[in-house]
Amino acid sequence: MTSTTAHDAPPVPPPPPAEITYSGQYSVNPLGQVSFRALCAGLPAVLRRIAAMAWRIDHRAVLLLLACQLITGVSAAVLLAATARAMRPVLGAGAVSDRLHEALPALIVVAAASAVTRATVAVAAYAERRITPRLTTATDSALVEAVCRVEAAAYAADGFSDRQEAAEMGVTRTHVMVMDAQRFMSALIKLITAGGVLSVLNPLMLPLLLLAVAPAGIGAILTARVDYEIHYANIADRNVRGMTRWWATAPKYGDEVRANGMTDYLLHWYRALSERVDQRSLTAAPRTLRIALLSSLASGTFLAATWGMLAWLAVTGRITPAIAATAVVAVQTTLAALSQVVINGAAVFHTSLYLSDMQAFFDAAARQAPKRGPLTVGPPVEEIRLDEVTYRYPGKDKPAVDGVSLTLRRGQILAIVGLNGSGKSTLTRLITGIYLPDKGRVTWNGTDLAHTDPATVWNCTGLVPQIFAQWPLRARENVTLGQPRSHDDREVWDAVDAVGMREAVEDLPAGLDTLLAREIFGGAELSGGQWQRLACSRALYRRPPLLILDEPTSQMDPRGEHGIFEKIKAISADRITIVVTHRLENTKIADHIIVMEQGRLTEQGTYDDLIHAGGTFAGLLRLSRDR
Ligand SMILES: Nc1ncnc2c1ncn2[C@@H]1O[C@H](COP(=O)(O)OP(=O)(O)OP(=O)(O)O)[C@@H](O)[C@H]1O
Repeated sequence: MTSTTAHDAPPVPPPPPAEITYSGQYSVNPLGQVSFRALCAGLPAVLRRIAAMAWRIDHRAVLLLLACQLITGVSAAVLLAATARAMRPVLGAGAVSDRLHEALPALIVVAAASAVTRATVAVAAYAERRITPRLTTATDSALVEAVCRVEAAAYAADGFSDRQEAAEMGVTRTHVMVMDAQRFMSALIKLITAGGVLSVLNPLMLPLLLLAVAPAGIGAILTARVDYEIHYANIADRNVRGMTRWWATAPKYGDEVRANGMTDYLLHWYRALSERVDQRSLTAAPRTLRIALLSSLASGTFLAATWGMLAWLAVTGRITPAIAATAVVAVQTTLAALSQVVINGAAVFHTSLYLSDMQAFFDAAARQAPKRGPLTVGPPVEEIRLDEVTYRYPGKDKPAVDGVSLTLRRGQILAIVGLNGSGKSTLTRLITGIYLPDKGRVTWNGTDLAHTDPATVWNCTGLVPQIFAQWPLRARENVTLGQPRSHDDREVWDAVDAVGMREAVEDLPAGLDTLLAREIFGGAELSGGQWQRLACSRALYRRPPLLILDEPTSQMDPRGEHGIFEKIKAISADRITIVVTHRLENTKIADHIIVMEQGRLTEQGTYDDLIHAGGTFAGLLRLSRDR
């Protein structure tokens, strides 16, 4: 056999990934409009916010941290005062033993103050460790909850997942936030005490020292600004890269990726996105180098002036050698404290940028949380009515559902049919109150869903969506998730039997206890149709007053499909049932069929009515038989 020339041709290189920018109303970098002074002035507010967050987690640990700050300040002052007292005899005249004897009490105080400082640092670290893990967990859980609780319509809004990605960075910063804030505060207190002592020794010294450290502070904050700018520009690419990584590596999509030759393309895309992210960081490197060099130059110049002045004061006899020696210690202490203030102040500032994104996301999520009103609905659901219901997705020109009116009664089976994109799934989301209509109203037993607590609505629904989740849980939880009822497995087996899965579940290594996640050690995997049966059993197990099945049998063998529809019919008397399907033969079980076209309800009636009406339904049925 000879190979064809097509196989010898060099492979076509994959196209470059699309340039995606963080867009929409949130595309404005919040730093763009804020002045440097305003940013520094915002530091106390950030510290207050961090303190308030920590306070909610652990009062005692926060009080302990505050006590440590206070002790740090006092011991720094005591240390310097005792050093000054010890220097006088040490550097004075007389016998060495006499001088040492005279200096001893002050030296003991110096040693004690140093020991207290060390112990305080250890205790402060302990207090910080009591707060940080719980603070991170609390913030992380709050973020997950905020995303879970928003109105489903918010997901379709511009930039939602990008803003979520930005907020994740705020959660990540909570790992270091308390430590940075605590170090900043204790350095500040040390600075004030050491600076105070230095000013007493010579009033000119402190301003000079401040000038020596200020450029480093400005440099650190400018660098943090550049870092944030790069982070901001990279948000969308990082988001897409994360998704690409998941799609490329998830075993579930492995067959599709391999057999369709997607591996090279996905790897190329992943690498290209990473390189784009790196490129942005690289272009910032010269800017950060310039900032670092200029700030070091300025700092060095002022520092040289400080030491020069100290030497001049000592040499010209304007200060005694003892004072000069104390001044050296004070300068060193002040300098170290100032550097810490600058480094940790910049870190707190840096954190504040990400915290603002996180807070903005929380605020937006709170605004988008359901506030529908106090009304409730409950079983039995006798009637669901839709009056001129219209819904348009954000950013779309045309409504997905357009002026639909419909009445459903208990005991009825409704089938919804129509071409792809005609609005069938959107209609089911409106009926279940997942979305609220832009116009018109949906009522359950006469109660408008726009004013009803959605949890009470969803207690009455069971939904098998077109794309259902394959939960990496045990078989039992895959049936009972959302409705833990009893510890008795009888009802679970009833639901499993209803979809013809008993044999398959019994064949699993641990029956209902089998973990259905191939990726996890000890897990088993089901076939596509078996997963779909399990999704149906999950909805049936809920015994819901409203049962919605969106293409419930698309992956099932004919026996499975037949069994499910028999079951749906057998249990229909007690509930309202809605079936969305493209297999028109299946609509025979329905009492009423509606046909959707471009969001509108264009035909309705029984199966017999519609096949004789000569409309869209009859046309589609003819096509499905014409093979
Ligand atoms: N989350 C969404 N965000 C934006 N537009 C959406 C969203 N979901 C659906 N749409 C749009 O709404 C229209 C109706 O979609 P819908 O999923 O309701 O159709 P369908 O009749 O269920 O289609 P299919 O038969 O393919 O399942 C389509 O134009 C689709 O592009």
